Amino acid sequence: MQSTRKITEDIVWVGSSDRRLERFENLFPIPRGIAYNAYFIEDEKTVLMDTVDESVARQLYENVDYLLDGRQLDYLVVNHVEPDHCAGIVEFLSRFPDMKVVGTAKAIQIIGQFYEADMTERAVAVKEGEELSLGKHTLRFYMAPMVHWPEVMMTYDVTDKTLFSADAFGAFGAFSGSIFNDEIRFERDWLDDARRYYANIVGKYGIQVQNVLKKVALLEVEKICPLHGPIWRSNLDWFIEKYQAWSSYRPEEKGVVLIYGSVYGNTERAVDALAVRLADAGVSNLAVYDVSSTHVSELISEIFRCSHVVLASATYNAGMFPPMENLLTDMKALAVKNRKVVLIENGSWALSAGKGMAKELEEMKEMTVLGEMLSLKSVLPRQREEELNQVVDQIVKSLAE
Ligand SMILES: Cc1cc2nc3c(=O)[nH]c(=O)nc-3n(C[C@H](O)[C@H](O)[C@H](O)COP(=O)(O)O)c2cc1C
Repeated sequence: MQSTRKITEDIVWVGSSDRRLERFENLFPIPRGIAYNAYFIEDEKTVLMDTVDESVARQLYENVDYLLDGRQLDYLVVNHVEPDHCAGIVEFLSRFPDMKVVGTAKAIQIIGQFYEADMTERAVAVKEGEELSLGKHTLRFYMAPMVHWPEVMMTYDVTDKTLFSADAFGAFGAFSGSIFNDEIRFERDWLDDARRYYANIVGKYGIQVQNVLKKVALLEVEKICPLHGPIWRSNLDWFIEKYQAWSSYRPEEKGVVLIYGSVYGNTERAVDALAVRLADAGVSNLAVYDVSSTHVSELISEIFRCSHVVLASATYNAGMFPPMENLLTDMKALAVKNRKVVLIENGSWALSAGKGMAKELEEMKEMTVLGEMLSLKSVLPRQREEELNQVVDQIVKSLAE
């Protein structure tokens, strides 16, 4: 059975959702599932924009069969060669012997690495600004290297002013029939997963995303069709502004995320005590997380959101608490920068968690540690509670800047 939705007169969504997969890339928990988007363009020439993951490929084949209605598929445009978008390449090559595969030269090379498919005579390598006429529609290609992978490009349908944006502007989350941003409550239900997707999947490549945003700014874009998550057909500027913030590592909001690593609960209690004092001082955008029970992708996402970060760690075997070390390693790998940080360490005999956290932060760019590190010897005793108020003052002052 077909399961498609029209985007414009000639562009049809032919993707599908997977609600069984536990971890995207075998790494990121996706309790809300994931949508794999692919798009069909009906014209004098027929085109499929990308394919989908193996898990939902059957639905794609039925959708494309339905829309072709006996016609041949002329082009498969591959904007991104990651396997979750490429399960159908070999199948379509064998179904349609005259079909051409359009992508960057790098994409064609990587397809050859993943799949045993004879692409001689069938691969069309395109470069920046090149166009492909389908009849009524003209597709124009824009290179987007490292907007996740090196071979990535975006395709702009000049006729329908639609941008096929590959992994950019994507989000975790399966669809419930509604595929357009104006059919869902994006800010309430999807934004957190869009940020988590961006920060963890593309976050490292802020400069490359900025380069692409500059190109997009010159185009008249009415619709954005990403490879995952909702299709944008209204309020585009709002979402593009989110991408501007995330890709320039500008905090999306003034707020404090407090993350602790604690064995026996004393570091945790110090962080809770700090959080209530911040609330008392009028700071309303607060989020407290246990580094052990929160997936690191959520923490990274929250750090992309907030201007201020409190990191509190018990000392563990002369180092940081292991999940805290993992978080800092991830922050470094994803090129997190431009945040104000408060450090709290704890230990019962030789404290070294703070030194470890500070060293990791030094290796990141534009990270400002506020004030002196708070060093706790097992607990924060009542006579030292005043020190929490000093931390509060520092954060409040810094938030006001
Ligand atoms: C496996 C293990 C290793 C530890 N290693 C150190 C250490 O190297 N130096 C230290 O001062 N404390 C060490 N500690 C003690 C804790 O850091 C200390 O008790 C701390 O106050 C615990 O804070 P919490 O109540 O938030 O868990 C270790 C504790 C455990 C369980």
